[in-house]
Amino acid sequence: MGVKFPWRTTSLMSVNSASINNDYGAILLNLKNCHSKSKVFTLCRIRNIGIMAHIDAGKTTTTERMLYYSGYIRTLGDVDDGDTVTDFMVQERERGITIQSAAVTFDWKDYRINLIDTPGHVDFTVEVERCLRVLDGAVAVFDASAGVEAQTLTVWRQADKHQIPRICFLNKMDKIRASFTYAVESIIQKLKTKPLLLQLPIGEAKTFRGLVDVVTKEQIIWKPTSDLDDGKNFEQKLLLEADDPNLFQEVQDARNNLIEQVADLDDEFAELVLGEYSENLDLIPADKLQSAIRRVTLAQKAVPVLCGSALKNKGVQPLLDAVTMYLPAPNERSYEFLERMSRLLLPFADQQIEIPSLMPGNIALTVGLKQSATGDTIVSSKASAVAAARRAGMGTRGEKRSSSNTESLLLAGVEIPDPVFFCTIEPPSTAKQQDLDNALSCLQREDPSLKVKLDPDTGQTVLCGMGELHIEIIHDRIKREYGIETYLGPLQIAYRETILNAAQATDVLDKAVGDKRHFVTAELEVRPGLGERATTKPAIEYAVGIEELPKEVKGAVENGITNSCIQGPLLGFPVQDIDVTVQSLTLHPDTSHTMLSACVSRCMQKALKKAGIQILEPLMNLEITVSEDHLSAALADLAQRRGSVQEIQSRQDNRVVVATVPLAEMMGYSTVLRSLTSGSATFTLELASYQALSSQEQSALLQRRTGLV
Ligand SMILES: Nc1nc2c(ncn2[C@@H]2O[C@H](COP(=O)(O)OP(=O)(O)OP(=O)(O)O)[C@@H](O)[C@H]2O)c(=O)[nH]1
Repeated sequence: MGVKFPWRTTSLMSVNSASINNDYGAILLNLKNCHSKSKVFTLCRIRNIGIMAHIDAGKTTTTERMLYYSGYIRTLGDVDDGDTVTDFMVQERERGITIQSAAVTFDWKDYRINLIDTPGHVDFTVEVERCLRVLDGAVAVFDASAGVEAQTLTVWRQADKHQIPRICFLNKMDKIRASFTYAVESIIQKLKTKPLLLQLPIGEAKTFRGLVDVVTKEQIIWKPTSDLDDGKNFEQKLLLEADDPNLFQEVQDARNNLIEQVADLDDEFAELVLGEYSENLDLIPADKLQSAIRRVTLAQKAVPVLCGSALKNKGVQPLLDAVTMYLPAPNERSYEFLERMSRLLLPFADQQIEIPSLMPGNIALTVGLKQSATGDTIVSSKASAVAAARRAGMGTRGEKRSSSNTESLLLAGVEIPDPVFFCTIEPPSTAKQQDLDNALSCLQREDPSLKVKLDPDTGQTVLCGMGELHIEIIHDRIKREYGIETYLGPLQIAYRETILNAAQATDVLDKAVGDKRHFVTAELEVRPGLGERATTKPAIEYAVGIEELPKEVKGAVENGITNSCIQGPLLGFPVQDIDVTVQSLTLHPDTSHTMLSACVSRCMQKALKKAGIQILEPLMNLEITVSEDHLSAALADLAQRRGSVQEIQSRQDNRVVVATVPLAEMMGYSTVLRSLTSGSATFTLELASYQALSSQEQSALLQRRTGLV
C-alpha cells in the first residue's frame, strides 16, 4: 500500500495497541451520519491544532463542545460526570483531569480539524511537549477569572520554542469573578505578547450572554430554547447604535485599536490603512482585516483573543471559525518530507478507524512499531533516513544541524525535565518481575519523563517521576492495564551532590589479561563549576601538553569522568556543577578503552571524595491561589515547611502566594492544603533550582539513609 505520509506527523506513535478498539463497525456507524469518510480535504483546509492551558481552565469541556457542534457526538459530555470523549482513561474519568493527550478528528464548515487535548497538570508537561511538536497551531484556554496561571506560562514557553501560532480563548466568562479586562491585562503582562481583541463580551459573570465580533461588528447572542440549552441556538446580527449606545462605542473603539495594532505589524495592511481607507477606517472590509490578522498570527507577531463559556455553551462556534480562519494549514508550516507507512488509523479519542491512505498534513496513528519511543522521528527505511539526514545536514545519530534553513525540516526533540521523586517498585512475586519489566518498558516508551533504573546495592527496581501524582498514575496504570498488583516503597526526593573545594587525585591501573598488558596512570583535578548551573554534565579540559590525545582516547577518558558523575560518592545522587582538568595521562599501547575508562572513573571518585561533598535538594517554585479567608492558614503552614514567600498578588478576590519551598517538605501537600482551606485553594509546584542543605540537615539525611553521621 503506497501511502504518502509526511515525516512530521509520525511522532504520535505511542498508541498502546491494547487500547485499540477493533469494533470498527460501531464507530463507522457513528461517523457515517456526520461526515463522509471519503471526503478529501485539500491541504489548505486542514488544521492540526492543540488545546493547551493551566489545569482546569476548561480544555476538555471546550473540546467536547467542538465535537458536539461539529456533529461528531450527539450528547454533551461533562468532565464532572466523567463522560467526556477525550478524557477516556479510567484515571482521567475518576479524577476529572486530563493525563494523556487525546487526538480527535472532525469537520467544521468544509475544514478538517485534527485536534489534540493536552493535560494541564505540571506532572504531565512532557505529554504537552510531545504533542506540540506535531501541531501547526494551538488554542490556549484561560480561566477568565484567573488570567494567566503558572502552568499557562510553561506551556506558552513550550509553544514559543516550537514556534506554534496561537489563539487565546478566555473561557469561564460565566464565573462570578470573570473579567475580560483582567485576563487580557495578564496576557500582556505575563506572556509578553500582543493580544488582538477580536471579540468583546456582552455581559460578564451571571449576565454573560453573548459577544460582539469586533471585525464585523456583529453581535452574537445565545438564546436558550425552552427544553434544550445546548448553545446551538444563537442570533447573529449587526450591532446598531440604537441597540446599546455604550457597547456600540466600545466596539467602535476596539475596532479602531485593532486596525492600528494590525497596521503596525503588517506592511501590506498598513498600506491600505494609510492609502485607500485613510479617510474612513470604518470602510475597511472585514475580509481585508481578517487576512491581515491571519498574517500577523502566522508570523507570531500577535495573538487573537476570543472569549466565551464552554460549560454554558457560549462562544465555541466562533472559536471554531477563528481556528479555521487564523491558524495555519500544514502547508503554511515548512515541512517537506514525505514518507511511507503501512497501517494507518484515524484517531477518535480511545477509538480508531483504519484508513487506507492519508494526505500529507494530517495527524494519524500507526501501530506495531516495537522499538519506537516518544520523541523519535520515523522513516520507512535506513536509506531514506540517511538521505533525509543528509538533506537536513545532520548525521544519522542526530548530531547538530549545520545551517539554520534546515531547522524546519526536522522535528524538534522532546525536552525531558529531570525527575524529582523516586521510589522502589516491587512485583507481588519474583515470577512477575519479567511482566513488570515489560510493562515499565512499554510505559517508558510512551512517557519519556518516567525513568526506571536498578538500585545497584539492593537490586530493586526504582521508578523516577515528575511528581507524586505522576508516580501514582503509573502505579495505577500498571495495575489496570497490565494486571500487575505492585508495591511502592516510600516516595523519596531525588537529591543532587556537588563539591565544595578543588582537589586532585591520581590512580594507577596495571592489569594483564591474557598476553595483553593494560596500564594507565591518570591524574585529575576537580573544581566547583563556574559555568552553567545545575548541569550534571561536567566541563572537561586537558592540561597543556596533552590536548592532542587521539579522539578515541579522549572519548574513553570522558566516558569515565561522566560515568562517575552519575552516582556521587556520598549517597549515589548525580553530581552537578563541576569542572574537571585531566592533568596527565600515561597509557600502555595495548590498553583497552574499557580499562582506561575504569581507571579514570576510579580516579574521579577519589578526587570527588577529597573535594568534600555537599548535598543539594530540589527547591520548588510554589504558587498557591487561595481566598482571603484562608490566606493566613496557608501562610502559617508554609512557614513550617521552610517555605520562603516572595510575593502575594491579588487576583480578583483571591490571593496568589508566590513562594519557594524545598520539595522534601511538600509530601502530601495537596491533602493538607485541601483540609486547611476547605478545598478552595489550588497550587502548582515546579522545579526552580537545587539548593545546598545546611550541615545539620545533611547529617540528618545521611543518618536516615545510611545510618552514618
Ligand atoms: N463556570 C465554568 N466552569 C467551567 C467552564 N469550562 C469548564 N468548566 C469547569 O472547570 C472544570 C475543569 O474543566 P476541564 O474541561 O476538565 O478543564 P481541563 O483544562 O481540561 O482540565 P485538565 O485537562 O485536567 O487540566 C470542570 O469542573 C468544568 O465543568 C466554563 O466555561 N465555565
